[in-house]
Amino acid sequence: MAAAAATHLSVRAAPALRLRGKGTCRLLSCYASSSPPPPSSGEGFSGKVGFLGLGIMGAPMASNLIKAGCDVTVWNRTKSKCDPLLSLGAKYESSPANVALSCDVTFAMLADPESAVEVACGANGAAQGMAPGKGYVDVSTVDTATSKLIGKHITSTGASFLEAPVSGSKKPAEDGLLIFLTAGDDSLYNRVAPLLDVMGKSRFFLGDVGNGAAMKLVVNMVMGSMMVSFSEGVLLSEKVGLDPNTLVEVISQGAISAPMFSLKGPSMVKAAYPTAFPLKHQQKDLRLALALAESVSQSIPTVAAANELYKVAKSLGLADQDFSAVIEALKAKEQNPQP
Ligand SMILES: NC(=O)C1=CN([C@@H]2O[C@H](COP(=O)(O)OP(=O)(O)OC[C@H]3O[C@@H](n4cnc5c(N)ncnc54)[C@H](OP(=O)(O)O)[C@@H]3O)[C@@H](O)[C@H]2O)C=CC1
Ligand SMILES: O=CC(=O)O
Repeated sequence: MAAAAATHLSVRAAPALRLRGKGTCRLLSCYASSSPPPPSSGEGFSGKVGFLGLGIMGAPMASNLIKAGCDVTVWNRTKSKCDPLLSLGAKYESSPANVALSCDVTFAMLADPESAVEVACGANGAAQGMAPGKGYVDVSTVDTATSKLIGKHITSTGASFLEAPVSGSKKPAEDGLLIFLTAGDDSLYNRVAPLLDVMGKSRFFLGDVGNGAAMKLVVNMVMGSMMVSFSEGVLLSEKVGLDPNTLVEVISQGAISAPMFSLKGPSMVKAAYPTAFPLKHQQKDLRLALALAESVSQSIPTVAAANELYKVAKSLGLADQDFSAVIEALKAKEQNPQP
């Protein structure tokens, strides 16, 4: 039996008080837990912070670091997405390697395993700018093998590596209320803790590289299946003549209440899917969770069935819509039942 991963949890019990400092990030925070020890007043991160990948999640995360007074340098494949961050005071470098070269710690928030590897390990990738004393924190959702591969490239330069995928979507990213699922170098974890606390409400340290990625995939496979089950309920309620808005209200008051249902239910009833978590990323996470389960011969048939629906939704052109658009795959199945 595999040994249980080391777990340290720190929860931000009260909103962090963020102070602007010149060239440094000064943070005063309150914590509910003493493990790891909370930063004391005035203690924080001093150094330059890089941020690679300014999509739905990366942009607000980097923005919160800048607003907290951090000295942030950004890069994104599509350069125009850097502009709002530059307006807030960020610096720009023309490649991931140059960001890593000019910063003490570099964060990466990329779409999938392929892009995470390319940005970290490819030509002009972050690894080329890494050196002893620097740190790389990958907050993208990837599989364990990818995270280990990136970690190997980074640490071969003498730098430190932490995987730190996040739970929480666009709004929690904007509000600095993400949940970090970290693993890897514990001294880098402690070093960047004040930065994680700017962007998130809690952080878990889960031991060796791979455990953070695995935890994130398990959480997201539950989420993806829940969304399919909820979609089926919405459609069935309509079909038997119930008001699906009432269903959303009933669910919100009971034991299966979830912020996700209350947040997305009303727009799903109107067939509107404003993107917070792109459907293509949810399907990627189910695909990676299925591979994780396969690696330990674990059967996850509900997730396998949910994954098929997300694939149908992608084939309907819904990849960039919110993942709640998976309900459209069920509607399409009803219109074109398979023999
Ligand atoms: N949205 C959400 O609710 C959440 C998402 N996540 C995870 O966070 C990660 C990012 O998600 P999100 O911000 O929503 O995704 P987006 O699709 O909005 O952003 C993806 C980012 O990856 C970049 N990128 C994609 N391919 C490449 C490539 N080949 N080379 C370089 N850069 C590339 C994009 O650059 P460009 O702008 O040029 O396209 C963009 O910066 C994903 O792993 C996702 O699963 C985790 C928690 C919540
Ligand atoms: O990965 C998505 C999320 O909402 O968390």
